[in-house]
Amino acid sequence: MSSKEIITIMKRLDIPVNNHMSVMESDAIAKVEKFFKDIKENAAAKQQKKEQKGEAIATVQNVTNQNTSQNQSSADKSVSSERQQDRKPQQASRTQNRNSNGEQRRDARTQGTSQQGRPTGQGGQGDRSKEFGQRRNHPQGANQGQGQRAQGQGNAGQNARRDSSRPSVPSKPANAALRSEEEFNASKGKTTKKDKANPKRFDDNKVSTIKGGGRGGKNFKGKRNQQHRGQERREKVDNTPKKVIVRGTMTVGEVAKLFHKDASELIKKLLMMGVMATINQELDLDTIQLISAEFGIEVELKLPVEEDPFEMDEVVEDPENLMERPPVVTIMGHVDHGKTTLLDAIRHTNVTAGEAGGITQHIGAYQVESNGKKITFLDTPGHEAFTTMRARGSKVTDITILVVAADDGVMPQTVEAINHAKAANVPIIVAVNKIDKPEANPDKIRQELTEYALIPEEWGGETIFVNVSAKSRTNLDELLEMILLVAEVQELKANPNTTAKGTVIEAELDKGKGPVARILVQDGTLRIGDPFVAGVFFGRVRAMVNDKGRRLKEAGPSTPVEITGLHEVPQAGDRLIAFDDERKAREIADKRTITLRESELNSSSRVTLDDLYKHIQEGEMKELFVIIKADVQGSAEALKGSLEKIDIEGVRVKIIHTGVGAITESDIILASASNAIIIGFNVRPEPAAKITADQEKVDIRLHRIIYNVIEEIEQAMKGMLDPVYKEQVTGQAEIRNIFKISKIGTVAGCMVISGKITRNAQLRVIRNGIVVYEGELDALKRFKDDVKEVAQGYECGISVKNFNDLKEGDILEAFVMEAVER
Ligand SMILES: Nc1nc2c(ncn2[C@@H]2O[C@H](COP(=O)(O)OP(=O)(O)OP(=O)(O)O)[C@@H](O)[C@H]2O)c(=O)[nH]1
Repeated sequence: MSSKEIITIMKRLDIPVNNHMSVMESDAIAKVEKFFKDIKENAAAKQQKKEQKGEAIATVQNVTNQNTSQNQSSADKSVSSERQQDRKPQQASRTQNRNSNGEQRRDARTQGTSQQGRPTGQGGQGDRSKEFGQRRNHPQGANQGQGQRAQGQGNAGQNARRDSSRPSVPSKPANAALRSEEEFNASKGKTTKKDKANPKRFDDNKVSTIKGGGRGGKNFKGKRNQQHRGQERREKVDNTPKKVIVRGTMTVGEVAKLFHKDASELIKKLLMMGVMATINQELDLDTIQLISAEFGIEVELKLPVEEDPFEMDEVVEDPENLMERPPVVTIMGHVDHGKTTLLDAIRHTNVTAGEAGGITQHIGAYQVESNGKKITFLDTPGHEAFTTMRARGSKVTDITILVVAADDGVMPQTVEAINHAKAANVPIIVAVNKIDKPEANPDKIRQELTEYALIPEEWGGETIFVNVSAKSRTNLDELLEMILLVAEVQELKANPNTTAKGTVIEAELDKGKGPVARILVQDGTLRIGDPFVAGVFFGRVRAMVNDKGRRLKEAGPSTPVEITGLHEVPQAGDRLIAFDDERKAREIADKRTITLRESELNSSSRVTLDDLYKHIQEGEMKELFVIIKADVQGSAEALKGSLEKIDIEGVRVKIIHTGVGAITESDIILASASNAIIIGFNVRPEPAAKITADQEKVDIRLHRIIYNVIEEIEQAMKGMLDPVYKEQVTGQAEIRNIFKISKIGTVAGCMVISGKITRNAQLRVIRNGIVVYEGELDALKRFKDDVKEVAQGYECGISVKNFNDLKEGDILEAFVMEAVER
């Protein structure tokens, strides 16, 4: 029964009750049970009267015998304990499940609930007469239904009275009233035959009683409707489809139709899954898949792939539609050579006409004007943004300015920047900075850069060099002119009269505005209200602000803008595409989410030495890109020379970058963007680089002997790479103190900073990212005791076998060699 009905009864009996959560004391329970009992006795008395009048139908007797035992047990046990109720719904449904005839089950349920509703006395007159009609036909079933309700204490008396005229049955365990059909039939083999003679009626009643036991079940509420619909339901077949095709997001109503279900049924299921939905609410593909699983329906996703602009090759625009667009420029260079100062200087001296006085807004990029033409500068100094974007497959930069300080010279990061630009095929303009300094020597810079194939035009080469001073703002105009010149040569064009395409430069969750994306429109025009997909997320342009803080209604090619209207934060480097049709944008976002998830599941296609041979075999590779980091320039050069000589069946090694020092995050990003592997020669990756390498799945190979590097690469190219053992770093400890102990040697007082150091590990000594020694651990102590291992966060004493040149700040890295399966 519903709690509401119980409450109504309680109120009628003047039992104080507040709501369905109120506790019922035992005397209240007794009162309610008595109430039921009285009603049932009345009903039974009336029925008996009618029976005596000879209204009973002949078949009654057959069924009566069968059900007697069950009734008896209900009578015995239904009064036993309130607590038994807890088990009943479960048992009842189990029993119900065993009924193989679904039609009968539904039918029976209808009857069961109708009978169950009776004691409240709320049923209409028509219902009552119907019930009595049923009872006349199947009196036992009706009683049984009542008996199974725990409150049906009245049954005891009722049934006992009736049973007195029938053969007595031994009492059954407490839940006997809920025994399954099989059990029941087994114990009454004889009656099963009779049952067959009149199977439907018997089943109807029996299951109805079982269902009655499962009161409080889902269908209880609709009992009155079911009562009326009982007859129709008998004919209804289960037409739930086995499989459906889903072509995009749908509303609850649409899904219900597709599933041949009532929307209310779907809403109920969704609620149980924790999704509050109305009939018109749109369900995303994930939810549709989940809910279909609930109904046991298979879903085939058929999303219109052919129209996904993310997947399509760049459309070759009709040249007539193309118009010149501003170049997009990034600035790169070594630390302190003046990148930021140069960006600021350009920004403040060349504000776009008509925008002077605007409030500078950080939107990741800005536009300046020179000779009436616009230039877009990406704000981020250094190459992070540039490479991150490339790693994500977007090309943003048209031209890169390489800043080199005239008082310094070509430095490691200068070289790195050159290699990044070359790998991305972006033209370089060299800005020789700080020429205001007396010690500036711009020619020396030109000279040094010739080694990296950047030969000044004035020396017969192709690279434009401009001497500038960011500080005194000298020659900035000339630099801008040169940018425009290179842009002209590149013929940078776009079609402003199409839906926008762009790239996310930065994105973040703003406390006030929600997700904001700073984007560069690269093609077409983005307008307020445009639906779009950025990365895998759907959005609709709510507001657009430019780098001067001005609100825009539209943004054309090469315009950087900050937009709001996303629901989630995309990633820098994600592509953005606007659509005419919101529904399509949503579909594509959904589809991209699924594809992304799938591609995350299938590991990345990044080249590693382990699968190099496979790539070569599949004809995918003609060159193996390699980045070399070594302890000294000499080794890097030697390695480069040797590796470049390798040529196995037409596949060659191409060194895209060499450098000295630890493997940095920037190396990993370059490797990831260019699908390269990294060789560390006597150097280790920095901790952050290690994490990024794991994320980006960049293969790092660490070696100490040149010959081994060459052999490993050759073997990998031949598909014969067979490293049986792979090194597994177990932990790192930092040396905090050094103790020189006579006879023993140097003992390092260490703190384990990651993992653990074990007694049997091999050790390498790392100083400033460079491996200075590799050998065995000699002793591992905590205070005075030898220990097997020391975990992160603990201090310990370590000595290294045959090596005493330990210094404070050195890192001791413990590793073990583990066999790897290939
Ligand atoms: N004399 C002189 N100093 C300059 C010039 N350009 C930059 N500087 C100075 O050089 C120092 C470094 O300049 P930044 O612009 O911060 O250099 P950066 O390349 O952006 O440095 P990071 O952000 O650390 O990579 C600052 O003290 C600047 O004032 C210049 O043209 N002339």
